[in-house]
Amino acid sequence: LKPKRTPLPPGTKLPPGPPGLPFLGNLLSLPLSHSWLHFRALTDHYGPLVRLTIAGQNHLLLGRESIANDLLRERGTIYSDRYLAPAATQLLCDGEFMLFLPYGEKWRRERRFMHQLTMSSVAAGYRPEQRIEAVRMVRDILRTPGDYQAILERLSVGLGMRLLYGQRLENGHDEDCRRILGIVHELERVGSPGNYFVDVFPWMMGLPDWMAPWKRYLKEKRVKDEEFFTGLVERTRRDMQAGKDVRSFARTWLETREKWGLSEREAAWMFGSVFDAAATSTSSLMMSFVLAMVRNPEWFRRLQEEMDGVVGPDRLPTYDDLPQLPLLRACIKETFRFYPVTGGGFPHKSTQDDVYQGYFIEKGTIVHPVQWAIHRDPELYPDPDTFNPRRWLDAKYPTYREPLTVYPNLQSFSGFGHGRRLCQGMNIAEASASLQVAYLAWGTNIGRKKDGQGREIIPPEYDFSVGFNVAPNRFEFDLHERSKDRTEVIEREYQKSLAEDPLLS
Ligand code: HEM
Repeated sequence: LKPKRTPLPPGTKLPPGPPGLPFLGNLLSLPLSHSWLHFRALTDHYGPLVRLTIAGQNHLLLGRESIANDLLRERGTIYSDRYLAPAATQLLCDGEFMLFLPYGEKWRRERRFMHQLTMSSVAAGYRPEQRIEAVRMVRDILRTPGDYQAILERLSVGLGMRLLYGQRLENGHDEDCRRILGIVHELERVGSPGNYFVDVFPWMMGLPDWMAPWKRYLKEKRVKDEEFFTGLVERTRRDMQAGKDVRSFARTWLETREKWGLSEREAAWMFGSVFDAAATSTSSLMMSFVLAMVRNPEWFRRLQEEMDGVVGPDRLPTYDDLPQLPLLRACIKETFRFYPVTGGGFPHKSTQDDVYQGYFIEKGTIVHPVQWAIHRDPELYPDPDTFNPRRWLDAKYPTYREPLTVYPNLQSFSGFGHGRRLCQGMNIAEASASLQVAYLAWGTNIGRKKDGQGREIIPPEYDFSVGFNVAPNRFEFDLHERSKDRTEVIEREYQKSLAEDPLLS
């Protein structure tokens, strides 16, 4: 427990940070949820590099994008490891969860396999699947707007099922959907700091199971999760054996497995981890988009004007329209900035002593690119607490880039992380979100609900779920069709998509 006292190299100092207690360090000052709000207050106060110690473990908060890129990207050889919190990574996932894999050979093998299926040139090939799921979303949300959370979850999970396993998801309430969402939420709960003492006091891993019921629970849960992940790959295998001609990531692996050096179990966990990473993240972004539009209705109106000018009333927007829709892309990017899905950033761990800007960063430090702070850096984002898509479209802002047929886009945006562990689903997520927002703007009116006295209900700015990937808690809003004709176009496109869906033929 005693903080290690590595002597500082000459001419260096430790990054600044709040004083801590003996042994516990800053542990007691950490909030149990939404720690990034507290972290931003610290980076505002101490500057963009803040050092914390938690029960002897060094942590470094990064509050500026350029610093996150300097360390996590430019010095990626020494800042790409992960912190192995015992409860989540070892007990619940047995060291198999891809996002938690140490920076080493196994991670490289899995990353290489995933790269051939997610790099931008290949990701563009998933548009038919993205279209099928997005048409269904807009059709369903018009019919039952009150069910918007399950519809958006089904959309994210459904796309994951399709791409990863070649399986169709019927609806957001069905068993596969609830099962993967349950796995995601439980991993979030177990992995959140403060929920398991063993994460702070790793010696507790040595306790026998009979003295530690939490160990038994986590191991049993892992066995069930693993059965689910293995069963999904098994379904793909059975479909192949039955002669179904449906592409999927799992099928690619089954057909070329000798090239990748991954065992059956490793592959099942790799797909399960990616499913987990994809299952809620895009739907979180979409829920945040709706929230941002309800709170800032003038931007939704402008977005619809842009859409109507480019697409008109007679057809749904397509991917080919996106270069002509810079405001649409700006609204998505501003939503992602304002409401980062991973507010605290996904931590990396350093594997060597380092010196940066005169500060000593000890080997084994857990480095947090705090997205909430990075996305509210006033130098890069003037007036950072205002939702303002114009910052991506007007040359007077530092984030403006030309040409507007290409920018703004989400390529390597800090919301997807940094360096060698950058999100591999970035291209897929960007394409999904763009089409989904385009369909919503084209086919629906989103606005504020009125209460019994006719007053508009404005949802709170930040009432979000707990965990490391977060989404707005359920909020009130109004969603209805833009016109009967547009709804008919959507219904027609939906029927067409059913006829074209390879999973239904
Ligand atoms: C809006 C949607 C998404 C967001 C906000 C998001 C965010 C992130 C973040 C912050 C990381 C950690 C990066 C780092 O450590 O520096 C990550 C990693 C990852 N994401 Fe995503 N993600 C999204 C969608 C997806 C999708 C759709 C997939 C799969 C198709 C995916 C697959 C992955 C994988 C495989 C990693 C692991 C990288 C590694 O540890 O090497 N993500 N994502």
